[in-house]
Amino acid sequence: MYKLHIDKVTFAYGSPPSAPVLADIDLSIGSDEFVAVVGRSGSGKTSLLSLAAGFLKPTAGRVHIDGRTVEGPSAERAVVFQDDALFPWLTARQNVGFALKLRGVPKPERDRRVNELLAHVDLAASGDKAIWELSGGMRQRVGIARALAADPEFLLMDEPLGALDALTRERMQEFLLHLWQDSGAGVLLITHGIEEALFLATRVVVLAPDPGRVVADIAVDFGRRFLRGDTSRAIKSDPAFVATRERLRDLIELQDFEV
Ligand SMILES: Nc1ncnc2c1ncn2[C@@H]1O[C@H](COP(=O)(O)OP(=O)(O)OP(=O)(O)O)[C@@H](O)[C@H]1O
Repeated sequence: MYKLHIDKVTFAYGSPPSAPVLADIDLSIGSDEFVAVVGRSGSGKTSLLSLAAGFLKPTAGRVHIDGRTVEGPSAERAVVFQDDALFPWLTARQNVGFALKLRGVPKPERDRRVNELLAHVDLAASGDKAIWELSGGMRQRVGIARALAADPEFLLMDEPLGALDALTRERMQEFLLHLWQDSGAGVLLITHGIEEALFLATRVVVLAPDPGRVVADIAVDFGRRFLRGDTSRAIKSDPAFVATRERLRDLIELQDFEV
């Protein structure tokens, strides 16, 4: 099991650095965990994910995986954004295989791996469709399959379901849980959806703003219950789920009075 550790990290944009947007963040994510980060707009969620991805460097502290310092982006940490920039002129299959092609993976092996990945995201029958022929949920699954092509240890996702309608979003949440279980990758998910965080994650982390800091780190098991066979409707109406959701909402809304 790998551990991605955001180790006492403070981060400020600019040079010279302006006021920190994240202060003394200590957060570790195991490769068997699904960690969701919630918090008000501007609390530093995307900055946190960018530090884990290696797009940004800490102003103080260190990001490391099992002691190895993260120096930049790497295939072991795949990133999925809300508006994943797929190549619109390529098919789903070509988008998923693009990075493998760049890496010089021979065509027969590439085809085998791409077919596997398309099946993994329930797109086996749509691989030859152009991106513009796919629905929003299907496109997002192409983006996720492309991220999985590198066999990452960690999947870092920033609002991956944010642009989807409510019903598709619910179906994609269930899909993400199966994907997490099957891929064996640790997940760091940034979301504005409190209910989504609670349903999917094994831990929900709440950030407070100015500067961004962790104010709660709550272990939950609703997603695991779904994977064991409970329906998402039953889970989301369970009094324990509703009570935790309200507690999280309070934690986020109470921050309004602090600033
Ligand atoms: N490239 C940048 N340069 C300077 N400041 C930035 C930059 N990106 C973000 N910030 C600032 O850093 C703070 C945290 O932003 P960040 O996007 O990480 O928050 P967030 O919680 O993801 O917000 P949202 O929920 O609105 O996406 C904000 O005050 C923002 O204005």
